[in-house]
Amino acid sequence: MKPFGTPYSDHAFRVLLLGSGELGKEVAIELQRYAVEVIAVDRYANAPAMQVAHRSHVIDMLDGAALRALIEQEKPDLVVPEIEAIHTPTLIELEQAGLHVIPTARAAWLTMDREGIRRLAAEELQLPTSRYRFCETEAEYRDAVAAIGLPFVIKPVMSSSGKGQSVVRQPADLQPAWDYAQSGGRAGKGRVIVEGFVDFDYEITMLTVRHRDGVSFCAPIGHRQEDGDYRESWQPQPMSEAALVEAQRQAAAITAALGGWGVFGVEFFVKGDHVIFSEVSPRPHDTGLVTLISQDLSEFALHARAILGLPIPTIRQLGPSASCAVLVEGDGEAPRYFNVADALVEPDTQLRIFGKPAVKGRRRMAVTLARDESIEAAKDKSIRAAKALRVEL
Ligand SMILES: Nc1ncnc2c1ncn2[C@@H]1O[C@H](COP(=O)(O)OP(=O)(O)OP(=O)(O)O)[C@@H](O)[C@H]1O
Ligand SMILES: NCC(=O)N[C@@H]1O[C@H](COP(=O)([O-])[O-])[C@@H](O)[C@H]1O
Ligand SMILES: [Mg+2]
Repeated sequence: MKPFGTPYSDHAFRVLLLGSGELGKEVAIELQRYAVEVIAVDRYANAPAMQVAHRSHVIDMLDGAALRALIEQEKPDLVVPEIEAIHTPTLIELEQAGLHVIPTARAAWLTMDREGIRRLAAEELQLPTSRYRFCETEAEYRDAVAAIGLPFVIKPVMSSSGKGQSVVRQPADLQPAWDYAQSGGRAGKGRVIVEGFVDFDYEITMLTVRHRDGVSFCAPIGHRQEDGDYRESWQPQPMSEAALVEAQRQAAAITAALGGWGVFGVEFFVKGDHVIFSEVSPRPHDTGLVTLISQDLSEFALHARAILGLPIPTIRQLGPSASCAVLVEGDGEAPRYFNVADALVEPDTQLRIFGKPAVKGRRRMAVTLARDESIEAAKDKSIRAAKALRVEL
């Protein structure tokens, strides 16, 4: 690895962040601590990570030519994808010419599309998953529904945070779910996955770090999702020893198949001792925001260390902790945040306001964090903090 340098100089160590949301903002801050020059990129101006980066660019990251031109102009030492919706075939071509993509260009390519990662997990690695079918047309969708049965979940192959996703429980929901999947994805109309609905006791994210000295796991993170988007997460999620060992086995297998260094968020459904693989992000995970208060090294600090080739001798969990997403609904720009003091009156409470410039529909704008004697107490405290906050559009 080349030595660290000085930002804005010829020998700066340069990282290009593809995606500049709340997760990228925390990664950028961690990289800044090593004087890494951070170049933040997204589809809109003033995105959260851009506000803490050395410079930024607004491009359509799904446009291969625009992406290539930017990478050739900036000549980064590392390219760090922060979202799925990137023209990953361009990253694969550039990687062959010597570009270093985190964790690898192939991992970014396989996980940008639910089909790539699902086929790798279920068909190559034989990990247990929900039943699934991919379809392109409405006729194929009807066939898939007949094969999978009710209830099922439909998702655009390229989407995240539940965008375009529906749970279908009755025949009347079939058509609206298809229409929403066609309009709600991050890359427009097209292919969807139909997944059998998994009946689970709880679901977790297993943060898995691949770094120069091996593989480390964080304590399991439990979470509650609504409309496919996370509302609260907590750590550690109590699990049976058998389920924990099995989740770690599957997380090690899928992340080894993807390769490279960095944090991965491996999502599982758990029923009894039974562990079912759901999906994986080859980067920090939204439910892992809780690690900003629950660990000595957050998932963002861990990502920075791993991708820079630095050691991770230990990860300390600091006790029962929780995070609560602050969602804002409406239509407007430059929101204002009231009652921040009220959100922070209780001990062991923290807040991150992301600084997103606008809301159209529903958007995650902040997160509250809390630590307490028990998971329940931490959860309640983070929810109280989120409720205290008032956001005006
Ligand atoms: N097959 C399924 N059975 C039951 N619940 C499901 C299924 N698929 C998804 N869900 C629920 O919806 C949530 C979001 O699904 P998923 O993680 O696939 O969406 P996503 O858009 O990729 O979300 P993110 O990007 O936030 O991880 C899951 O965490 C789970 O609560
Ligand atoms: N589940 C994935 C996830 O949470 N991704 C995070 O949300 C941002 C997009 O937010 P936006 O839709 O508000 O622009 C992404 O940039 C990333 O930080
Ligand atoms: Mg998910």
